[in-house]
Amino acid sequence: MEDDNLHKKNKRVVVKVGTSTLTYENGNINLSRLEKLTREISDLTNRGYEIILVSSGAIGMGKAKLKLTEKPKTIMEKQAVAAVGQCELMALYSRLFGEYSHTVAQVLLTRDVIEDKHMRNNVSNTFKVLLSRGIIPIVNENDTVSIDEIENVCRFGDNDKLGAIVANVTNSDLLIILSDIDGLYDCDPRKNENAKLVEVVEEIDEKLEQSAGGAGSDAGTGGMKTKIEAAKLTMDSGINMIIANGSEEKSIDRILSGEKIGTLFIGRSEK
Ligand SMILES: Nc1ncnc2c1ncn2[C@@H]1O[C@H](COP(=O)(O)OP(=O)(O)O)[C@@H](O)[C@H]1O
Ligand SMILES: N[C@@H](CCC(=O)OP(=O)(O)O)C(=O)O
Repeated sequence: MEDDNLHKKNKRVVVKVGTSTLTYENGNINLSRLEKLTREISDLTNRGYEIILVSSGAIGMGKAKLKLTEKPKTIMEKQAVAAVGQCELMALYSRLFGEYSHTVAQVLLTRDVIEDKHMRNNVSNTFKVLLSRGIIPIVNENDTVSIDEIENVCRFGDNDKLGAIVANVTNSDLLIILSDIDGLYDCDPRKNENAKLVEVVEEIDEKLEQSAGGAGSDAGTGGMKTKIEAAKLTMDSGINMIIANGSEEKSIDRILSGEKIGTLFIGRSEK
């Protein structure tokens, strides 16, 4: 059952923010949302929370920088555009967090970090030092080197699962996925106007998996499907996960204050 005191245990929190939250529908960067997000995370850090930001947006930023009218289609093009956009993304984060006197660090990961003991250890140590120094780690997938993943089973770009992996490696208490929608619905609300918000998920069954569709916009990658994959990982690791709307005011703050918004996936108790 949902625990009313759940929020009180949350100290180390991973926040994943998707491209659809960081950009306008026309592909341009949503500066006011980025400003609000960085201010909110800065303030939570000042209050003693340890926040790790998993941010998508490299391709989106690269697309804007290179003035492309369409999202790149081939893997090679996506990688090159992401390489351009990642610099832009970090420059912007560094400037915005800098306004509140916070230092950021860029952490680029591939998903195999949890499979190799040494890599996992290195990653975990880096996060430990960054967090102990009050630095805000900003994580994205290393889109240039993750070719194996692209060619094998994993699709290119799925930061939802990466968010869950980061939560696992850093032994975080909570993963918050900010999206362009209020949470998980019992069917895709873009296709069915009677769709109902699911408030709490304790078990992921076949019916729930089938209700999760793909991305809702050109900007997004993966849609609810990859968020459910992420939830499976966090639940198995005993970590709670919440999907909430990134366009709502102060979503993270409200969640950490105990307000019930979005969809909560409860981590199994045997951590
Ligand atoms: N069952 C569902 N509940 C909610 N959203 C769904 C569902 N199935 C598919 N979606 C789609 O998933 C989208 C969010 O994922 P995505 O487009 O990848 O955004 P992000 O960039 O935030 O990861 C929603 O806009 C919605 O259209
Ligand atoms: N590494 C890619 C991530 C792509 C991705 O997962 O996008 P999203 O569905 O917006 O979280 C990028 O930064 O563009």
